[in-house]
Amino acid sequence: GGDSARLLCLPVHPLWQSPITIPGGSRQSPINIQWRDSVYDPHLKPLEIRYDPETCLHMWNNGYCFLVEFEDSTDKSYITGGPLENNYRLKQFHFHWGAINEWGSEHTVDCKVFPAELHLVHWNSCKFASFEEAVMEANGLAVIGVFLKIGAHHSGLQNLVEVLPSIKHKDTLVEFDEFDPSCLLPSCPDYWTYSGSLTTPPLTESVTWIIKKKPIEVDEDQLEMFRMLLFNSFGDEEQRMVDNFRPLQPLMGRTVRSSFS
Ligand SMILES: CCCCNCc1ccc(S(N)(=O)=O)cc1
Ligand SMILES: [Zn+2]
Repeated sequence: GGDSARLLCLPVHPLWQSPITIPGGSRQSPINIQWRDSVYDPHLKPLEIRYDPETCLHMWNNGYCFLVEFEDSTDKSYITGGPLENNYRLKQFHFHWGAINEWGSEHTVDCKVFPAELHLVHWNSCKFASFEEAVMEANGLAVIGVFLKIGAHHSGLQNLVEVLPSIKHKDTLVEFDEFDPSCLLPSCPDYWTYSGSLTTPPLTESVTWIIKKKPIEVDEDQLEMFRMLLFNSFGDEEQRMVDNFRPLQPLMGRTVRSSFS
């Protein structure tokens, strides 16, 4: 954590000066998913994903990653089914990635690290009035995680990649519409699910994680475009936006369920 790094005189990225696990944190994310320890749950339903491209608002650089945000005043874009008891409305999606293709994802599978990971963030619109409220509550959020691997060019992702130069610096924003994030999901329905947390502050333990078994493929040039983004504001010293992932957190006795046997 931050303390050990400081002892070793290693730089601690500003984001990690907060405690690595929040006091009493028993369900922190990300985790390593040990395939053989996951438990097939035949009662898990298929995940239902309904996204309306018209709800897409804008893309912006928040100084930690880039995110695409959605209009979430009605239930136009939502998920339900799977491990979920209610409808969860799409709020935003973003990625985590590394400086090189050898690392970058937050979750790992049998300790395998992927070059990047997509997070589609949804909030429980049956129980809470807003995303900000749901962030603080157990069962408030559902995040779909999708691994990215280097391979074929991804034509849907290219629509995002083309716009990245216009949000190079922290706190820059660009209009972005008519994008259907379903194009970023693998066709295979299989997933793992477990109870966890946000992987950035406030690190609240409010997330039902749904991690897709199959990765999507993107090409080297597309991932390299993520790495041209900057953590810093315009005019400040250039710091490439890379390695924006949290270290693995202890499982603390949690069971990871699989939707497939
Ligand atoms: C109250 C404002 C919170 C903004 N940030 C939320 C947030 C943080 C991390 C993740 S993640 N990386 O666990 O999917 C999603 C959403
Ligand atoms: Zn994330």
